Amino acid sequence: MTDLVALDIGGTHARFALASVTSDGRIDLQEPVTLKTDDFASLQTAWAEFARRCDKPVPNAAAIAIAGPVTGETVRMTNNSWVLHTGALDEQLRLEKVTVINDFAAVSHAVARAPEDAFIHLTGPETPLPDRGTISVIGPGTGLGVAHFHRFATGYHVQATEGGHVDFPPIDHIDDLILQRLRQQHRRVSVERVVSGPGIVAIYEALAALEKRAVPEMEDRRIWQLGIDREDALATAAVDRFCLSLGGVAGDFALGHGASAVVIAGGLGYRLRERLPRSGFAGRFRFKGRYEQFMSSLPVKLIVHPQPGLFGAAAAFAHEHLGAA
Ligand SMILES: Nc1ncnc2c1ncn2[C@@H]1O[C@H](COP(=O)(O)OP(=O)(O)OP(=O)(O)O)[C@@H](O)[C@H]1O
Repeated sequence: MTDLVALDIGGTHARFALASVTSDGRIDLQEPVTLKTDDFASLQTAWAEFARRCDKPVPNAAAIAIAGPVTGETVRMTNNSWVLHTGALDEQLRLEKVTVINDFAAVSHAVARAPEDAFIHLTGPETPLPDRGTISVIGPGTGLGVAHFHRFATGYHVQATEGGHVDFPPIDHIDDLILQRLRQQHRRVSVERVVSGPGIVAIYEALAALEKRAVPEMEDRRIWQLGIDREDALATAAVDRFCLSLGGVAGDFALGHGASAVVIAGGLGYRLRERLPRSGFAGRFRFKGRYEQFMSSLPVKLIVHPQPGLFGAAAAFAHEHLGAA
């Protein structure tokens, strides 16, 4: 067994948790400590604060998930002043062993390792995730995370992607309107301009324009809250439309990845856990012309693990350092 610190560094928060992993892939994760990245000048000072809050010395091993490309180069976090040199985190934090991984690749490790009761069923056959073949993992949050992993007889392999940056694919006249409006701001409209937390603003404003309604400017979080709680008809319609687009995009990635199952993750996947099964998500997921029947054969699930980033980072550490399959 190895003790380590699991760490998930997002745009707004850094989450730390003590964890232990074994070579047969068992992961024990303790209650996380969440710090606002803005409150700390650097990762080192946030790490020192976490160490101060622990009631025992922190382990000298870490699994670090980062919302950004992990290339061994310097990453400047977009929403705070942290500068991470992903190839030198062991030196910066005085660690003997470290795994550094893209945060959405970590989520894919979590999907690969999570027990069956960490998933709820969304559409397709109500079977467990297949033990062979490719599984697509799609997670809307601040952006749109896309990855996939391939299961084979002796283990699995995770592949991170930049799928959030593929072109937005309009299907109907409302999508056309959303695209047309976004084109006035961006030369090229990527899918995460629509299928992500901030994307709800573009959807909401396009629906208002369709109805020729003047609406006050609203922040994404407010629209989400009004729409999820069904407190405002237009915000509710925007959330329903988001579910539809998420279904279409998840289906596209499943086709593109050659997947035999799909898992929805991300902060918004979790917030929409009750809404997605009762939305147009499944219809749009299947709506792929001659592949409609094929799409109906794919199980689609939502991961409801409370800390997939931390759990997945620890799993990636076990994979890299302990040879866990
Ligand atoms: N109650 C809420 N609080 C925060 N964000 C919300 C809420 N409801 C909806 N959202 C949307 O979810 C997005 C954040 O997604 P998520 O919670 O997955 O964050 P993240 O990408 O993991 O980043 P971080 O962990 O750094 O906060 C926001 O951009 C916002 O549009």
